[in-house]
Amino acid sequence: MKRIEANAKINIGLNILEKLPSGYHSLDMVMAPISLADEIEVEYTGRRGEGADLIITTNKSDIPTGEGNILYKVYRAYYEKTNLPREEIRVHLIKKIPHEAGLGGGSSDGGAFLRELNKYHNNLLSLEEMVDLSKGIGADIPFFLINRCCRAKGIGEKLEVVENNLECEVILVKPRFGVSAGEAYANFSRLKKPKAAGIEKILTGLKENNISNVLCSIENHLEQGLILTNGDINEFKDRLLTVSDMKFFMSGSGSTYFTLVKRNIAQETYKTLKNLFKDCEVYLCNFL
Ligand SMILES: C[C@](O)(CO)[C@H](O)COP(=O)(O)OP(=O)(O)OC[C@H]1O[C@@H](n2ccc(N)nc2=O)[C@H](O)[C@@H]1O
Ligand SMILES: Nc1ncnc2c1ncn2[C@@H]1O[C@H](COP(=O)(O)OP(=O)(O)OP(=O)(O)O)[C@@H](O)[C@H]1O
Repeated sequence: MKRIEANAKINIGLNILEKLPSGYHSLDMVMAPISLADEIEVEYTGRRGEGADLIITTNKSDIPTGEGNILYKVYRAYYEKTNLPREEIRVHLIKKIPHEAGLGGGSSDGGAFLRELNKYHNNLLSLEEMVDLSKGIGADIPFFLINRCCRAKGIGEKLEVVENNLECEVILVKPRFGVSAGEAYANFSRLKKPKAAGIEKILTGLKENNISNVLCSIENHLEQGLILTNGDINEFKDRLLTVSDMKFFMSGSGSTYFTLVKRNIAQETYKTLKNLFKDCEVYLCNFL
């Protein structure tokens, strides 16, 4: 049995460019891998071919363990693409990344498992082939195949690795409710004057470790759309503004908000926020 990690991500600025004929949206955003991670225990039983399948168990009862799990979708797509006889594999998924949280939890599991499967089969598929195979399963999966700080375009599959020299930690505050990516995107069309993130300024700030330039350039079109109709997000954002003078930003399609803190005050800030948000999941993470 081998154990692989599937880390989360945050979006540092997210602009939606347009709605595509496919119904998806083209994006310009920055994504960064962070240390919060799921664990996936993988065991190849040795059985292959007819009757071999993927057997999933997990520690969370509200995560599907059949064909609805992103791991299963990746497994099926991999063997269809390669025409290899299916290996029987048992996976135990230890979830630590909250779902419907804007942290890429399911997609990260899919990306980590796809990398593992391909490695087991002597890297039969190229990175481009894995991106192509996975982007339709989860638009964030291609990012996790690279798993470095990136500027992401397209629907999330056009990735350019960028430098992240920020000397700070990331504190996540995840409220009890979740948000589905589909709902967040559906709201975008209601936005009359979306406020764009300064992506170039964010990239320069990351490269030069200029935290204030990063913080003052972050916007998220998905959050702006949700604020128009999602009472939970509205309430939570107000709460963040009133109980703390820190700047919080929604990651991806939400519901998690994050703030960036200098390393020397990270622990005490984490303790303060855990106290202020007892009804939320609060995580202290570092950039990977
Ligand atoms: C919000 C982000 O997490 C930013 O990193 C991603 O864009 C969303 O990634 P994801 O949750 O893996 O998204 P998927 O599960 O592939 O898609 C869920 C739904 O989000 C919408 N969707 C997703 C990605 C995209 N570029 N445009 C979209 O419109 C589609 O309605 C899609 O049916
Ligand atoms: N391995 C998995 N981990 C988490 N959720 C999964 C998984 N497989 C399928 N799901 C289902 O997919 C839904 C979306 O999962 P999740 O939100 O973690 O994925 P994501 O789209 O990559 O992340 P997010 O949209 O939160 O950034 C979950 O609500 C769950 O029902």
